[in-house]
Amino acid sequence: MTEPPMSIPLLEVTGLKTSFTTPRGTVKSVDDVSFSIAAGKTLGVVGESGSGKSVTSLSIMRLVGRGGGVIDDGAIRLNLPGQPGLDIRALDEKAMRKVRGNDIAMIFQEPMTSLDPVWSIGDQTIEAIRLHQDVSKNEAREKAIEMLRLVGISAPESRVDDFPHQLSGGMRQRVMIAIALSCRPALLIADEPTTALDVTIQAQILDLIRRLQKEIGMSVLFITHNLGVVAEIADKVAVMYAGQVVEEGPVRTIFSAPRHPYTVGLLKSIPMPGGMRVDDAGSRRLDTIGGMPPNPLALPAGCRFAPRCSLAIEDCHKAPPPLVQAGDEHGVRCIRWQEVSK
Ligand SMILES: Nc1ncnc2c1ncn2[C@@H]1O[C@H](COP(=O)(O)OP(=O)(O)OP(=O)(O)O)[C@@H](O)[C@H]1O
Repeated sequence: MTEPPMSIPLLEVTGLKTSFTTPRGTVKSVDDVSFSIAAGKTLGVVGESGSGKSVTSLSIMRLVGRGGGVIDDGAIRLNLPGQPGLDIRALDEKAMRKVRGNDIAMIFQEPMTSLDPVWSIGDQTIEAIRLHQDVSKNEAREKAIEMLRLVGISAPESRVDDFPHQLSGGMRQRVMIAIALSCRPALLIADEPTTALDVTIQAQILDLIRRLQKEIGMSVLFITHNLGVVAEIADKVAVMYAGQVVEEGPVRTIFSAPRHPYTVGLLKSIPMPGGMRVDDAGSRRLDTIGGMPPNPLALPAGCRFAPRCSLAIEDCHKAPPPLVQAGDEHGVRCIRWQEVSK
């Protein structure tokens, strides 16, 4: 077995299409999405509710089937160091379970889904640690306590023996994060993991993710509504709109020179001083993007953002814009990208 060269990304998603059949028609939740994540790097995926962020991550985990979804097309490759690349779509369920337990961990907003109610939180964390690190039971317990402390559980020495029902929702969420990170996965998929937590704990958890990333070279796919969080944690950004990536690039490029009108709108709605406007009455307000995302059952024939876009011209409504290169590693799905500025 030969180790993949450094240039091969840990995760490569190419032309991914995932749909759901509903009584009202087929919803193309993810429609030709491509991106890659290098080892040890973080890709932030941003976009409004319903843009396909979660379905993208569930597709990578091959968990869309449970919700009635089907991966219709595309390739998902996981290139673990020292191993031949894995074709995620072709794996049997047993092999896929192994990937989910060992190589890709996922943390979501809702914690109750994955904590086992009959085991203490300590035992669940210890189990995860011992599965992936060669340590004694006592050492694992110490590490579990440390991990619980790191995710902001107070008095972890005593809380370690609590059962999930003894904890609040926010606490359970933090335990889930501790367990996911204890597995030392090659890839962490974090789907809005900190949205429901207060800002101090959010910052602590982002810090913990970053630290582990350095320590074990973990790659992260970080899904969020919040571009502020992306600025803090991501190396690259993919902006999703109505099932497609409309802009992608290095985080600095996306923040300093966005080329898609939707990205510009998102940047203006970041709750930071730079994103605030002073209107005529002198009060500070956030800009929001007017209008609504399209109905996924009746997508526009042309650019999906055109109905909300102040730059849209007749051509934008005629045909879907291709993803073009606007610069080094910078892709944009807009025919007027050269006229777009912050
Ligand atoms: N089980 C399902 N059945 C039918 N449609 C679904 C299902 N799950 C997701 N969808 C549809 O797929 C599209 C993308 O949903 P997805 O959850 O990926 O969005 P999202 O960007 O993650 O949103 P949020 O930020 O609210 O989580 C939406 O139109 C959604 O209604």
